[in-house]
Amino acid sequence: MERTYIMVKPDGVERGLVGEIIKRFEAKGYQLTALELMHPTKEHLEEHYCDLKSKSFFPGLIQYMLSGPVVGMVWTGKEAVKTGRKLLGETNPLASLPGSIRGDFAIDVGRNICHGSDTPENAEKEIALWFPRGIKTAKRDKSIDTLIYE
Ligand SMILES: Nc1ncnc2c1ncn2[C@@H]1O[C@H](COP(=O)(O)OP(=O)(O)OP(=O)(O)O)[C@@H](O)[C@H]1O
Repeated sequence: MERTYIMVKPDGVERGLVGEIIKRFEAKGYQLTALELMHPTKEHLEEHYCDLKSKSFFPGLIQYMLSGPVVGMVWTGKEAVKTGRKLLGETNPLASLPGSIRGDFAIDVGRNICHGSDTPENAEKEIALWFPRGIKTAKRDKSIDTLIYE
């Protein structure tokens, strides 16, 4: 099954939206595979956002991401990457439809409360970056899968 890396950014954590974001992924049917409250370093964030190094907003992005703890999560399920981004909404919250997380809870692109991997390949890279010790896959009751998947 596909995995995606979803992160609640410092504004989302500070605003008490962690539970709301978890609730939406759980209600959709995705499985929570890892979760941790973290205080990433500047270097770690620069690695996560290395593709954006040349952007004018990069220093501000790093500063914002350093302003408080983040909650990193791995969610697993069919098309978790693409559908995860739909649950989050557009990068610019004002372009996000109500019903999406950013559409319901955010306004500015620089305070968009959450991150989601954009491809399955990048998801695996991000999971390795944020959970470098790996993820324990405990045995779980699979019977619920028959209620979510055909
Ligand atoms: N024009 C901008 N001004 C300020 N911050 C921006 C701007 N564009 C993007 N960002 C910030 O950089 C993050 C990464 O931008 P990117 O273009 O990779 O979008 P994304 O993949 O939708 O976002 P994310 O990786 O956070 O899920 C955005 O989520 C946002 O916080």
